[in-house]
Amino acid sequence: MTFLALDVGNTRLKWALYEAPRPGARLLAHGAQFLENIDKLAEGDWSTLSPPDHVIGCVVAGDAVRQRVQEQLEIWDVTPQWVVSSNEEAGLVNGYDHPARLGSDRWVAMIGARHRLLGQGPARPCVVVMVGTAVTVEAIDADGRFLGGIILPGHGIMLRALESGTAGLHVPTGEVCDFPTNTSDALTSGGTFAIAGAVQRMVDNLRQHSHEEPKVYMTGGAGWKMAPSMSIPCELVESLIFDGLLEIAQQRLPVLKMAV
Ligand SMILES: Nc1ncnc2c1ncn2[C@@H]1O[C@H](COP(=O)(O)OP(=O)(O)OP(=O)(O)O)[C@@H](O)[C@H]1O
Ligand SMILES: CC(C)(CO)[C@@H](O)C(=O)NCCC(=O)O
Ligand SMILES: [K+]
Repeated sequence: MTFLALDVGNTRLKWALYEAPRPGARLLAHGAQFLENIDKLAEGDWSTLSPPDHVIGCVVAGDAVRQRVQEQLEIWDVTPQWVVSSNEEAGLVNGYDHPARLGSDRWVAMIGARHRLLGQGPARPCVVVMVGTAVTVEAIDADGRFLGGIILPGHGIMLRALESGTAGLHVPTGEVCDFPTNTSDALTSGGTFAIAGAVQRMVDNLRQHSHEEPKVYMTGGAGWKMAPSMSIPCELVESLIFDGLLEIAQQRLPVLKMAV
């Protein structure tokens, strides 16, 4: 009973094929493709995969992109399920004003994080940071309620905004340092500290709210670049969205759950 998990972001589509639709299942194959190249998945990366029995994904890139992904999935006899953020799923309660308007990638990553947290020890508040095209920082209380979160530009968007809005900021990528003394380092450190500072603030907010030290998880394509610059302990988990999709799959496919 193989399971294909899809994470369709604003820059790239990430996919992972698992042996079964349940947490901890063996990873059989995985990959990523920039959105401009996804129309070649069926004749490329996916052509040699054994056909998945189930497909569940999250898409934040819009209906046109989702349509293009569905066309690629037509090589198999499978109907994909797309996650829509709801009031409650897989043990997480959604505090958003309009739950369905919460980006499904955020929702799924939080489900992954919550289950990881519970697997690591007693329930406690947690902050989930996703560093992709955009950056999101979410707060979840010890009971598993999503209290709220923030959205800010990712590294790439911050840099492009500065480049297009100024005359003199076209420079190569620099290094992150405490006291930058050239334009490249100043821009790279500025973007990194903007994100690190936002995370720190959310951790402060949640600590104050819950009177307990929050656990911090970080994920997303640029998470590995961000993690070393964090001033607070933070666990980098590349697979948080896939982990969430596996939890959702297990809950949505109860027949399979009984068979395990
Ligand atoms: N090596 C790098 N140097 C500078 N910026 C980078 C680098 N790698 C990634 N980025 C930037 O980080 C951001 C996120 O990267 P990436 O596309 O890998 O994340 P993602 O999680 O796949 O995004 P999404 O899910 O939104 O599609 C992008 O804005 C990208 O420009
Ligand atoms: C914020 C992003 C772009 C992060 O990928 C995505 O989750 C999204 O488009 N969200 C919809 C708006 C919201 O979450 O409030
Ligand atoms: K994403």
